[in-house]
Amino acid sequence: MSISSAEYIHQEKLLLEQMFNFMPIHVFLIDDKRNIHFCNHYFQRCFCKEKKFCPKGLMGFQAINCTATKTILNQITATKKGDFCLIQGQKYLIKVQSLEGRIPLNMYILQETSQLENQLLKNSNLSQSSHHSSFQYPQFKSQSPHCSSSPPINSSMKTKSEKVQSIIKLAQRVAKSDIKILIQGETGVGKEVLARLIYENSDRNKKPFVKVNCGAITESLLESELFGYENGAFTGAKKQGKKGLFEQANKGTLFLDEIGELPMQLQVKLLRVLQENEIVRVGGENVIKVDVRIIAATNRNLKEEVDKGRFRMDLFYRLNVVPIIIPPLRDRKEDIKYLTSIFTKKYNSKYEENKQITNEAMNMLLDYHWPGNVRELENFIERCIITTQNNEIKVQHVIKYFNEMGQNFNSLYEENTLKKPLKDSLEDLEKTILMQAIEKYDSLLEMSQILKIDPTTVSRKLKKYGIVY
Ligand SMILES: Nc1ncnc2c1ncn2[C@@H]1O[C@H](COP(=O)(O)OP(=O)(O)OP(=O)(O)O)[C@@H](O)[C@H]1O
Repeated sequence: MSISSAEYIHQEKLLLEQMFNFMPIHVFLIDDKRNIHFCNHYFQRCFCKEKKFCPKGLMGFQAINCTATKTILNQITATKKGDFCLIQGQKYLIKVQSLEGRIPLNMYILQETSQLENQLLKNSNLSQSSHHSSFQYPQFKSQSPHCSSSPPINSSMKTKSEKVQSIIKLAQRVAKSDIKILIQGETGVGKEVLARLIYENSDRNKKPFVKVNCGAITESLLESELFGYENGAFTGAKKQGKKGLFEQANKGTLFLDEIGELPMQLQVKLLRVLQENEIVRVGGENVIKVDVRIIAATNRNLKEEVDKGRFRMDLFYRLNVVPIIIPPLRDRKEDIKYLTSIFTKKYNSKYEENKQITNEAMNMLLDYHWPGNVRELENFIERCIITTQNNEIKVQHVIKYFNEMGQNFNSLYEENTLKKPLKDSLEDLEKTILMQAIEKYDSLLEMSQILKIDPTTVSRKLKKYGIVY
């Protein structure tokens, strides 16, 4: 008995539906107006609050081209409410034949999301989230309202920045699971502070937190540090052998700092540990089981390192299940102000002083680009508290510091000079010269004599540029 082509399509459709419904991954199809045309059972169970958003069947479509484009999704996006969701999987652009003709649909297949979500749902009351910039999931439905209720710990990471507050929320939320986290950001932004915050909020917080800087020691030393060695593995090795950091961190957390510096050979070894949860000591044969939560950090762009062939892609994806990027201090001006006040209090109390920063000096700090980020700001404040002679941290002190740091003010402006009116650039230059002169000369009179301008003009210009002498 022959079957009609319509029936054939119908059967094919049913088969596909069953297949998708059987799989423990999220599959859904949306058009460019964000209408959902199909979602499998797994997706419905996890995300659909209202049935009307979730058509069950493939609705008479016949896929005619399933391979057009494939995009790998691997990102965390914040919702407006500060919630987070991880997108990890693939997006396919497919063309389907419907009664109205061919229409393009995006098919999402998200595997890792479910892993993250399940772990998150176990531990937090994540109830709502959104995803990719171009796509909004239906409402998240929490399957596990029995959340752990211990209040999140945030003893160390101070911030007024909404971005960083969202990062902290995310960190607290993922802390309870063993999901791997890769923290990226410039030096001194607080990657280690965040790693410790995750550890403190985790169930492993009674066990060790072990940190290793993968860029600080030679490859062979790092290998034996990480994996340990057996009796007599190399000249100079301890007789009785030595436990490596993986073993020392057993049941706890291992923080792999500067992971971007990890030599290729060790990348292979690390990948194996992450896959098998076991290590073999250098010079040894016994396989040792380890139970370690990994948090990695880097101030390089690790994806770029992957693209350049310097970092293994498989390891990158293993480590980067939850990517977190901490923004540099210059991009969170509110933190420059807030952290300045925190560090001022801290060091006033430490050195029994009572010093304050003037508004003009504060404005200069807000304009500075802080290459060393929070670490640099903290060091700067500590030094000012110790070295300034009266109770005010003034413009001169800031300028002195900038000059010592080799901060040529011109370089602050260079980048923008060609993008703005000449008059503005000349004013910038004039301001720069006046700032340097303030630092160099002891009085307004001396400045005016050297610069060959009237003292009242010097004073007026200083006021104009917000540099109060
Ligand atoms: N939000 C913050 N609140 C308070 N202190 C902070 C904050 N961020 C960073 N710090 C302080 O700044 C210093 C640098 O922080 P941390 O070591 O975490 O930076 P990092 O990004 O890991 O740097 P690196 O890449 O150089 O290792 C530390 O002394 C830390 O206490």
